[in-house]
Amino acid sequence: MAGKIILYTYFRSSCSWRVRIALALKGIEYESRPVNLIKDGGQQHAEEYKTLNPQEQVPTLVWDGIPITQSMAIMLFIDDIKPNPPLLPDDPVKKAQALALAELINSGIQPLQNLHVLQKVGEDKKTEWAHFWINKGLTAFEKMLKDTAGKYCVGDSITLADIFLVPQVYNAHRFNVDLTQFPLIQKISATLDNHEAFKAADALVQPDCPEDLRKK
Ligand SMILES: N[C@@H](CCC(=O)N[C@@H](CS)C(=O)NCC(=O)O)C(=O)O
Repeated sequence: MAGKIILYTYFRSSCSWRVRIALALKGIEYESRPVNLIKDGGQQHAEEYKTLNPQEQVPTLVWDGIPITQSMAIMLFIDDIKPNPPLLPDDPVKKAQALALAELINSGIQPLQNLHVLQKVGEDKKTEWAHFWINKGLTAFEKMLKDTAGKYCVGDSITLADIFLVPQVYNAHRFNVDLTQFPLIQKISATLDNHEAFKAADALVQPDCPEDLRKK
């Protein structure tokens, strides 16, 4: 696996967080370049960054000068260039289940509570809005876990489903979603929180995490 890797990331961005987990699980070294989504009206809108990511979002991974956007595409790329440990099961049914759970978050929750969507919804309504969509999405996720879960979301190996889950649980806390309704999500995310790769990728230990939020 040749190639220098640069990751454009923001500590609290769930999509960047996913990629950080995948890189940590694979033991891949990378250079982290913070893009502050709030400061200066949002550094994701800077002209220079837009050439890397026309959607003006993080993450972007640059591999040997080639920019790759979309966290799902980035993680599948990482899985291709360093197949071990795999991010998806070999078994076709389990693989489909892991992707279905990941997509539930990727297309069914996160885009609805993304920063620019909340800005459009407005300051007074944004918490109620985000709470509604996260609660609805995680209710479905919990139901699906009843058929798929073992130690992790799908059986006993870490998959993309787990990688998508942990940052989404952080956002659930931010928007006051009551996680006691979701015992499987709570149990699995507590297990994942103790995993070294997940600890290293945590928002609150990133170099760009402000001091007052930093995990001590
Ligand atoms: N589908 C994209 C979504 C990326 C995305 O929504 N990124 C968020 C942070 S998690 C962002 O950059 N938001 C900036 C904004 O809304 O202005 C992916 O998975 O990479």
